[in-house]
Parts: sequence; structure tokens; C-alpha cells
Amino acid sequence: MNDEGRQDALDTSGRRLDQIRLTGITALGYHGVFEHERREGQTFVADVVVHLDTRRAAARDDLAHTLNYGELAEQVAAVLSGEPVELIETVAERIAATVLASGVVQAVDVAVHKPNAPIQVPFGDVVVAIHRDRSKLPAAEPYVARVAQEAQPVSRPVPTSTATFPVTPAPGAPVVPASGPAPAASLVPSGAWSDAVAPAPGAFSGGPDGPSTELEPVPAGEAVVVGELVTDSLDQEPQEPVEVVLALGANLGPAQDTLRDAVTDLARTPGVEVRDVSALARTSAVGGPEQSDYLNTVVLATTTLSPRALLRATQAIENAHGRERHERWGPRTLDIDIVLYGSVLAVTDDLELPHPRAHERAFVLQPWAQVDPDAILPGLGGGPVGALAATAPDRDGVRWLALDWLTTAIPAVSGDTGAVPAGQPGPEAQDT
Ligand SMILES: Nc1ncnc2c1ncn2[C@@H]1O[C@H](COP(=O)(O)OP(=O)(O)OP(=O)(O)O)[C@@H](O)[C@H]1O
Ligand SMILES: Nc1nc2c(c(=O)[nH]1)N=C(CO)CN2
Repeated sequence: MNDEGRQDALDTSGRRLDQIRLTGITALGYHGVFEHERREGQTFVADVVVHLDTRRAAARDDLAHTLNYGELAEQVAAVLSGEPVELIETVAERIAATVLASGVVQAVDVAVHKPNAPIQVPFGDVVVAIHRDRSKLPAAEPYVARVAQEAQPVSRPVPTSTATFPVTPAPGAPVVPASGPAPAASLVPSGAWSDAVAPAPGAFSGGPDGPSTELEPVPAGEAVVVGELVTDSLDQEPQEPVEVVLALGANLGPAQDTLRDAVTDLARTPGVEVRDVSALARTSAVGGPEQSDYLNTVVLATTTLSPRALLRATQAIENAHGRERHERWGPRTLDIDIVLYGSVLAVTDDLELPHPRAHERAFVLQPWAQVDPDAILPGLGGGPVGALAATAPDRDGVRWLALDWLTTAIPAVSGDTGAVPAGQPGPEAQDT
């Protein structure tokens, strides 16, 4: 909380986000529990604080990279005067959902005031104030004004991508040249790979003929723009479940328990199905300050979430386990990296696929090779995972792999940090 009682929102690196504040948006609305409130209406007032990174907009002096406060005011007023509901809590959720529908917004504070509420004692104001972000999503759908619905959605997403992204267009999907109109949400067709993004060979052990990632087809009749910045396809849900590889690590607190709970959390995440979990590796820390050993594991899963929704889900699990970001590669209660998302290769500000350092990390490659001996890592520096593990610079730092760690406490993993004397294997551990 800051001095004014508002909550500061942080970016994924733990830094305070910028804010756009809009206060005193006023409209006549018909919300309320009582019949006379529904009939006569009354004044509702909203204050909104939008948390986002405004640097890109400022650097380019371009409204397309931030939230237009004029549109924001209209959207909020449309919710206030829109479809009546009983509770101002619901009104606040609707406003939050509508604001968060913009891809540039990371979090939002909403306060809804009802200064003339039917309260039978003298009072100044009654306010419901909420904070919502991408890990605590609003309990409402974004609001779309009825009249505007056909012509233009009120909550039009703002393009956020920094790199094009490979998409296999559906057979017969229309592709128009760069001069075509830019829709709010469209896909970049294959054949227009940028330097940063290229098609990858099959992921998992499927090799080149393995599963490929098919994202949503371009709806018939919808235009596609080549080369322009468009809504990022990393936000698009796949048509079919996609195989993903997640690397988990922990070296603060009860690391074995945390990793086991994190696997359970992943398995409970809607849209994620855990298929297999590797042995637990005890590894010496790579990079960063001097710190205790890590416990590492690799989870094979399938997902129907978009790449970025999966990132949000894994970050929410990290946060739920007390993840704090102080210094690069510093000690942590829990880290979950997305090593692979199907055959997708992408480089954007917030998500890189495959994980850019997976190919050189024995603490990822060894447990991965244990659970999937035929696995192939696509992309730059990629190759058979077992071979990469054998030559990775930190290979000697992998001390042991414990097989039954999900169901059995590993006696060698003791104390708060999970640290054990160097080289000491657990009872059902394999020396590496
Ligand atoms: N494939 C990926 N998986 C997870 N995070 C990613 C990925 N690609 C990019 N990121 C971004 O990396 C940022 C930093 O993540 P994190 O703090 O976990 O890094 P780290 O674990 O300290 O370092 P490293 O990325 O080397 O493992 C995240 O906020 C996320 O947006
Ligand atoms: N052994 C080990 N070293 C690390 C790890 C990790 O999980 N295990 N994670 C890091 C940043 O993600 C940096 N260094």
C-alpha cells in the first residue's frame, strides 16, 4: 500500500508499475437491491487507477501502446449507466474486467461510490474498492455496451506484441497483404517469419514429425496483416492441447514440499494436464550470488492455455509460494520456467520460447532426459536433451536424482533450505 491507501502493482521483475489515474467518473445508473433504485436510478461515481508500463508509449509518443484515458472514461461510464445489477461490488468487477481486457494493463484499482445509497443514517459516502490483476482476475466478463457491440467492442484490445509469431493458418484461411486494414486481433501467417521467430522442429520426442502447435485459425473473412505489429499470438489459445515442458527449481524454505505442492498446483490449474514428473535433482546453484543448492524437477504436461496464459498461471503459482524477486538468479522459494510450448519459437518482451537458457542448463536437461530419454530441444543450441545434458557446463553440479520424491520424503533433503552435504545421495537416489 502507498501513502494514499492504494496498492502499488509490480511488474514480473518486482518493480513498481506506472499508473494512469482517472477519478470522479460520474453517471446515472440503476443498480441496487431495492425496486425504487431500479426505477428511479441514482448517481454512481468511479475512480480507476490503471497499472501499466508507459515507457513504450512514451518512447514512441504513440497512443497505441498505452490506454487512451478518454476511451477509459467512456468505458467506465458505460458500465455505471449500463445493465443494472444489485451490487456495486458487481459494478466494480465489471469495470475491472473491462479495463483488464486491454493487453497493456497489468492491474487495476477500482472504487465505486454510491453517495446517495439508501442508508437510513447520515453518511458521507459508501465505496467498494477492489484491486485486480492477471493473477487475481475479475469475477465478471468485460462489459460491452449494447449499442456499440456490433460496430466496435468497447473493450478493444490494444496491440502489445514485439515480435511476430508463427501460426499455421487454417486451410483456406484468408491472407491479405500488408496494406490491408489492421484488425484489433489478428494472426501473422506462416511464411512471414521474423528474425526473432521461426518454425521449430517437433518438440518432445516426436522429432520433426512430432506434434506441431496449431493456434486458432484465422476466422473466415477476418483480415490478416503481414509485418505490422498486431495483437500478439502468444495470447491465443491453441485448437488442441499442446505439449509443454516446465522446469521447476527451489532453494529457499522447504524446497521438496514446495516443489511437490507446485506440481499439485499445476495439476489443478484449469487447462493444464500434468502427464509426467521427473526425478528430483539436487544441483549446485548456477549464476547469481553464492547460495545454497537447488532442488530441480521437470514436469511434462499438456495445455489448452495460450502461451502467455500459461506464463501467468506459472507465475501465480510462484507468487503463491512466496516468490520474491530481488536480484537476478538470486535464491528463490519457487521458480517455474516454460522450457517448451509445443513447437513454438518466439521472442517477445515477456516470453521467450523455448526458454533461452534451457539448452545449457544441466539442472533442467538431466531431469528432463530422465523422464523423457528421447526428448529433443528445438531451436538455437538445441538437440537431443540427453546429449546436451552430458556436455552442459554445469553437469558436475548435478549431485543426484531421487526417483520417488513425490511420495517419499528424501531424508537427505533436510532443514529449511533442503541442503545436504555435497555428494550425499538419498536412499532411492541414482548417482548421476
Ligand atoms: N520461457 C519462459 N519461462 C518463464 N519466464 C520467461 C520465459 N521467457 C521469458 N520469461 C520472462 O522472464 C522473466 C524473469 O523470470 P524469472 O524471474 O523467473 O527469471 P529467472 O528464473 O531468475 O532467470 P532465468 O530466466 O534465467 O531462469 C519473467 O518475468 C518472464 O516474463
Ligand atoms: N542449480 C540451479 N541453479 C539455478 C537455477 C536452478 O533452478 N537450479 N535457477 C536459476 C534461475 O532460474 C539460476 N540458477
